[in-house]
Amino acid sequence: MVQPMVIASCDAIVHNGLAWSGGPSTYLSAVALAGCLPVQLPTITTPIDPTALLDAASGVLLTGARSNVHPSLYGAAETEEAGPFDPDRDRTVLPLIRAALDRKLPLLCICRGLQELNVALGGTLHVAVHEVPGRDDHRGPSDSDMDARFALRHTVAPAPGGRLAAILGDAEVKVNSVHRQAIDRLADGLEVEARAPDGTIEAVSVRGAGFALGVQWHPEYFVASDGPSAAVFDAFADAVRAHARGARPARAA
Ligand SMILES: N[C@@H](CCC(=O)NCCCC(=O)O)C(=O)O
Repeated sequence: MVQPMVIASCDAIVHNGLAWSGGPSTYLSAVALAGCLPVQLPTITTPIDPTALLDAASGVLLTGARSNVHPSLYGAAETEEAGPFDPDRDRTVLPLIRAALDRKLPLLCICRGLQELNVALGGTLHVAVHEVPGRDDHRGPSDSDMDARFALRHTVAPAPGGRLAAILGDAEVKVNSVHRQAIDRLADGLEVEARAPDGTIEAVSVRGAGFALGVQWHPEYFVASDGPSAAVFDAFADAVRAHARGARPARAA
């Protein structure tokens, strides 16, 4: 079978004084390792219509990023603390999420991606989850050693009988943690699939959809060496292959 295509989101990046579109290749490699063809949808200022790519693709991956979803998109005021922002990515990705769900394309949303999914469906975010009483610090060490930054640091507990538990089992798994924001009000239409020990929402799925999963951690980083990380990408790739074969799940109301 020809490798099915997975659309991956991009960040707007400034490099050598020029505007670039791109993202870490760890996400692309994880898609490739799972047997699919990653293709990036650029984040640029000029409006683009992704329909041709959506028609050809069998899945969508929303990558993580250091930037944050702009607070105006979930009804909050812009503050310096809420940044940095990537308005071109917001403008590209939020409609992409809705289009992917309308088309029943398998959707995997990682870190910023999970936050984008929540905002796209009407939810809100904590700007700094470590400042919320009772919550832990979910930021990774500001280390130039990326293995240290992305080290597995805390557990998450899959919701019993849920869609993530169907992939990982009911037992707690250890995950990495490289975020300062988190879901505050869960969007209607999302189900909580896992929480951290401090109650922070760590995984969600779209109610009634086929494969539409968001995780607040980074399974792409240790996909070659960590069983639960590989299991998330394998489950996504299985859904992508099923979509490519024409086995489309019906979306319940
Ligand atoms: N910026 C948001 C989203 C978190 C996220 O996607 N982190 C990936 C960053 C990778 C890195 O820092 O190297 C937040 O902080 O909540």
